[in-house]
Amino acid sequence: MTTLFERLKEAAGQEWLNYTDHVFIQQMEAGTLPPEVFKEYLIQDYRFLVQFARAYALQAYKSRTMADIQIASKGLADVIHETDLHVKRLETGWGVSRQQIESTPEAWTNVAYTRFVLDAGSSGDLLDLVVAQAPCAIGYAEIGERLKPALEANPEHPYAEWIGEYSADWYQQVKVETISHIDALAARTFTEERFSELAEIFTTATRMEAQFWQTAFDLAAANA
Ligand SMILES: Cc1ncc(CO)c(N)n1
Repeated sequence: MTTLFERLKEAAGQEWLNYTDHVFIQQMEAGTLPPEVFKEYLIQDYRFLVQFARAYALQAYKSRTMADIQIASKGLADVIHETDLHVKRLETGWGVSRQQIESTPEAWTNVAYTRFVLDAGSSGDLLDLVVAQAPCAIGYAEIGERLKPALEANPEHPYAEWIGEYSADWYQQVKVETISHIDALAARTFTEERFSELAEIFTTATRMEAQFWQTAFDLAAANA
């Protein structure tokens, strides 16, 4: 059976590729991504994950069952784990402290993306919110899977840690869980009339994921 996620991804069309096959990903795969670009990405991503943790907290608030609260709670815990890895990497790689990360201005594209997700959840129901968050978790798992062969071919790959994180079993599991969560919620509240609205939420979040990579290049160029 086609999952609702597959339908949403198909509706996003080229935008999904613009995100998962962005030049940032191509350069990361080739190991040619400039370290300054990666650094700007990590700093913004930490700021992103703060808001994304709030989105999982909002999932819990929008839940009516303990099972849904448990899923939200696990998502929240996974995000905290991810931010710890970012902080460690920024500290050891560039001597950037958590305090410095937190005092770096949030890129406006980052503001747009995260507040869009939170608004989709505030104005909508749990399905709207999980769909708004789906490009994030599922897209990174797809990217991790795609870059895994580059890591296997070269264990000394400059982005080995990042690729290892998102290609790891635990992260691939996040993808599987998110897809089935969407379907479980859809079984309760999805009607065909809702599809175009959900597709718009999904595609908008996907567009902003692509822009997130671009922002890292823009910030590195501005700082050069
Ligand atoms: C921008 C962005 N999207 C998705 C993920 C995956 O959690 C992340 N860390 N950052």
